[in-house]
Amino acid sequence: MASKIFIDGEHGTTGLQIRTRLAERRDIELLSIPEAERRNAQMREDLLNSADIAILCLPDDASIQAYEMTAANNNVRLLDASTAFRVHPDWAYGFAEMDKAQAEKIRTARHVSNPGCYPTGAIGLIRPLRAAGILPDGYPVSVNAISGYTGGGKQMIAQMEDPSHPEHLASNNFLYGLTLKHKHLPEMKMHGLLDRAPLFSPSVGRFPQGMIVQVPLFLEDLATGASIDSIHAALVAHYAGQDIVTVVPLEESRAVPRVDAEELAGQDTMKLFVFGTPGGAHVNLVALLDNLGKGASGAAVQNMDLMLSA
Ligand SMILES: NC(=O)C1=CN([C@@H]2O[C@H](COP(=O)(O)OP(=O)(O)OC[C@H]3O[C@@H](n4cnc5c(N)ncnc54)[C@H](OP(=O)(O)O)[C@@H]3O)[C@@H](O)[C@H]2O)C=CC1
Ligand SMILES: CC(=O)N[C@@H](CCC(=O)OP(=O)(O)O)C(=O)O
Repeated sequence: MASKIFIDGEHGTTGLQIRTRLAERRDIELLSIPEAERRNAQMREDLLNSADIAILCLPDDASIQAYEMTAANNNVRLLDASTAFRVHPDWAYGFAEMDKAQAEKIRTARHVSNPGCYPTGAIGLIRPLRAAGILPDGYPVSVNAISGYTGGGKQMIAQMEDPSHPEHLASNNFLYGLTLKHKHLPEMKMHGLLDRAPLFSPSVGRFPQGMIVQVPLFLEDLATGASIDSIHAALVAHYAGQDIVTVVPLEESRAVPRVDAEELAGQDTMKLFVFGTPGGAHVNLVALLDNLGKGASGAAVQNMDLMLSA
């Protein structure tokens, strides 16, 4: 029998992309709410409680409301794309490749939180080095990133694309999150296994989809003997045996003159690079992904499939 999936927020940016990915699937019955009724609480509650899995593509407050609407119903499982539950101890964090046990946790969980787009890159780079003992306690981690503007949802898409928008954004590339209190910091710290919150500086570029996340490191402040080779080897070992997160070979990275933020637009994979010069003092770890692919909707479909396999 086909599994019933309801995407609450199906008419938004992330929801639409999930719907597109599921459109041809025969193993799934998509429950749907008419666009004009998308904020009708009673209809949402009925649909949420009719689903096997409800995928929440909503702002945090509406996700919390959906959680409350389904709290008494053990038959529905939730997969939430918002920030609301990403560091909640009862929710499985939906980054299957972040450690060997994570896919099984996601598979059997009633509640799964889909990671943030920036944290997917940052945790993907940092966690393996913490687990391998290369990145020591107390290291001051910085994360610098650029996102495609769809990362800001319907509102930012309109601001970037519509010159008549009252809050039109005419800039081609801007920094934001300048208070250094971005909502992704708690999950980066927790799932990156960090003991200090990273210093996170995000930015947006005038392209719809794509993302670069950078974590620059000073080798002399890492564990004794850390080198570009040992860092690369730790990442390769961590991601062995799966094909969603790939670690680019060092010789290939050395031949790369530039990294294009849009390279993986439309794909659900992530590429990791270790840049630097053998014998040099620094390395720059770089994650390349689509903010709406592995950074959101692609990861959501991957997590949904894991949950359906239980
Ligand atoms: N865009 C991205 O790259 C990523 C987004 N996310 C997260 O996914 C979630 C959705 O983001 P995104 O798709 O970008 O946002 P959008 O603004 O594009 O879409 C959100 C949708 O939710 C609807 N909505 C808002 N409030 C309610 C409510 N109270 N009840 C029912 N529906 C409601 C909106 O309707 P209306 O049009 O009426 O406002 C809209 O259709 C957010 O939590 C976001 O942080 C996560 C990773 C990446
Ligand atoms: C460009 C842009 O505005 N991006 C969003 C994050 C998008 C995203 O990943 O949302 P989640 O928090 O649900 O993960 C921001 O910085 O708030």
